[in-house]
Amino acid sequence: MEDLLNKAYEEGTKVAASGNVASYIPELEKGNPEDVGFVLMDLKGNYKARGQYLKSFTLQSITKVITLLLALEDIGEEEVFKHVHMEPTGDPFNSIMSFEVKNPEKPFNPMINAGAMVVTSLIRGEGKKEKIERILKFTSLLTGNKETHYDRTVYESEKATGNRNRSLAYFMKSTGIMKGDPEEILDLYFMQCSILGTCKDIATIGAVLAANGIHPVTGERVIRKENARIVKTIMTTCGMYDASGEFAVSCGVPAKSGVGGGILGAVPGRYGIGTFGPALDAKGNSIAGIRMMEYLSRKLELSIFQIG
Ligand SMILES: NC(=O)CC[C@H](N)C(=O)O
Repeated sequence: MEDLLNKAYEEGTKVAASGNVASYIPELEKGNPEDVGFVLMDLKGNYKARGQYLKSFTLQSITKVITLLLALEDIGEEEVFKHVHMEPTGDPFNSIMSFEVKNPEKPFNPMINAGAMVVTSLIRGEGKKEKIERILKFTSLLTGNKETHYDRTVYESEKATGNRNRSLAYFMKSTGIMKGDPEEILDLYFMQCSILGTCKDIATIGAVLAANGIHPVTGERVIRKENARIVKTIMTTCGMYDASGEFAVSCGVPAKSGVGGGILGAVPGRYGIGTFGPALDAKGNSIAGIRMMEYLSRKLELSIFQIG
């Protein structure tokens, strides 16, 4: 096992240089493209790690998993999916095209920016302050990390430059898809994207999902079993943006990536995985993260499509 993990790490470091850190959020450009790390955690919380696994990074789109879980816990499956579909798009995560061309009555899925903003708007709480506090508290519950907070500089950087998200929110407001105040929802979304975490934190969330809602460290149920199932399914079909189909074939692990360089993986009944590597491919997925997940999946036979 130790050799296999060394090799996975080596594979990640080899490819890291061929990617680029995200630059459309200016603060993210400061990420070190050579950083690589991962955590493989079993369902009792025992873990193996390599590289920069304790370095914090902004979770970005990985928080879409957290807010979808919270919304499902808050208002239930039926109510959540009145406001967002569960269909993959095959389009980039911030695409606006389909909204005008297809004029949908709701965003296509909760893992693209448009769908995630709508999901965030469904979270219970009086105003922004209570909502972000609830999101942070829920993140703490899942990771077991009591220090959970968001990075103000990254938040301000995205808020100042996030015009694509602003366009999406206002477009959805214009067609009636988005209820509520777009500025407030955008602000909350930018805060949520800037939540900091480590490979260990996201591996722990992965382990919670892998164990159908039971926390690997405390042994307590933290989310409903059916919500863990729903979210793992949507991660499989939509979690890696317009590379979700390819990743399902090459790795076969329900996963969610973020442009901060993280990937959260949940191997049902077996492991939570958290990888980090800020150098991204053209679709916004961590190059090292994908390579390491694929390597681990091949060697440890993790694909959910190859059981038995
Ligand atoms: N893919 C991502 O991680 C995108 C998150 C980023 N904050 C955005 O909205 O553009």
